[in-house]
Amino acid sequence: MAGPSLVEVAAAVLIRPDDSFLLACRPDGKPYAGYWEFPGGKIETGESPLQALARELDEELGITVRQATPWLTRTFSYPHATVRLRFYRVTDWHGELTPRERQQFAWQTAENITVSPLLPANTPILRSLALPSIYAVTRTVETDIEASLLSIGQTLGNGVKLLQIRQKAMSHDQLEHFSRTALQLARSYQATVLINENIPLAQTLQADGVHLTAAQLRSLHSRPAVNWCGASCHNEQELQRAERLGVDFVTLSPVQPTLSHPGAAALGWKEFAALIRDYPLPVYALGGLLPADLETAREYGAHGIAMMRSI
Ligand SMILES: Nc1nc2c([nH]c(=O)n2[C@@H]2O[C@H](COP(=O)(O)OP(=O)(O)OP(=O)(O)O)[C@@H](O)[C@H]2O)c(=O)[nH]1
Repeated sequence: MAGPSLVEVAAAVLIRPDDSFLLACRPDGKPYAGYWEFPGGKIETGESPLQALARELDEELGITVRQATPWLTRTFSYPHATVRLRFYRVTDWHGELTPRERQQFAWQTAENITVSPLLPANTPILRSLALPSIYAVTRTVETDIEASLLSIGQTLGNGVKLLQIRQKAMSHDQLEHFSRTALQLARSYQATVLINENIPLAQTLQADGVHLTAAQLRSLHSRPAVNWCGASCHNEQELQRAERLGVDFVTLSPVQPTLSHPGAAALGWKEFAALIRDYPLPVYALGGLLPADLETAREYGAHGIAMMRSI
């Protein structure tokens, strides 16, 4: 991909504790003036992406970065150039935001973007920002429907907003009944529900989406027609397939040794980070993790963590 005309860019998603993030309007005199973007700019020769990010945030907004973690890398071709945007989540900074280039800025939420137009490369980025930090996955071996629903209710009650129904041991009828009830429950918490593997069931029940298995990544030729589509990945090849299929996010596992997949070799955090270094989609780290591992996962480039135990 890297060619002579590739422009390397570092961009900051400044995030406040309520999950709102900052967009800035490109000032007059720049290409695409008047378009809204994440603060940032071109990486200069000899700079690391993080150094460029710190310099741009100082130059554009007068702030000093205190905490930034790598997030997504998106390559996009404009008529004038191809840009590779390295996005960072910036969650702590020092100083008052000051529009040093006299640019306008606005705090926005993924559910309600009120400014326009946005730079064309950024549309999928905003969709990714709507994904929560924790992805709960139901326990696969559980066949006791009441016990499973109770556990889902607790998980939703604890604030989890993204749930995958993954019940491998249920019969078709049991799974349909279970999924229908779990969906109703999730609706009352405004949570998003994806059904593992079973695309027709997800469509029949009007679930929010489907979570594809690694085997489906090999066999499917097009993205299922659902609102949200996740996929399970374990290596570089599967990550590439998921990207080509156009899914919205992936899980990458197992990061740590896990009881649910006892034979599988764990990736460890370094390998996890290396696999997703230039990846354009949000990645949930999965395998032997607890909510307390979220910060670590983010330092290694994860969007969030996925968990198969109750939360
Ligand atoms: N900062 C930033 N740039 C983006 C975003 N999305 C996106 O496509 N870009 C593109 O990435 C490139 C960044 O260049 P820039 O013009 O902001 O860089 P800069 O601040 O170093 O500007 P300068 O070289 O004109 O002084 C532009 O082609 C811009 O269109 C985004 O969200 N933030």
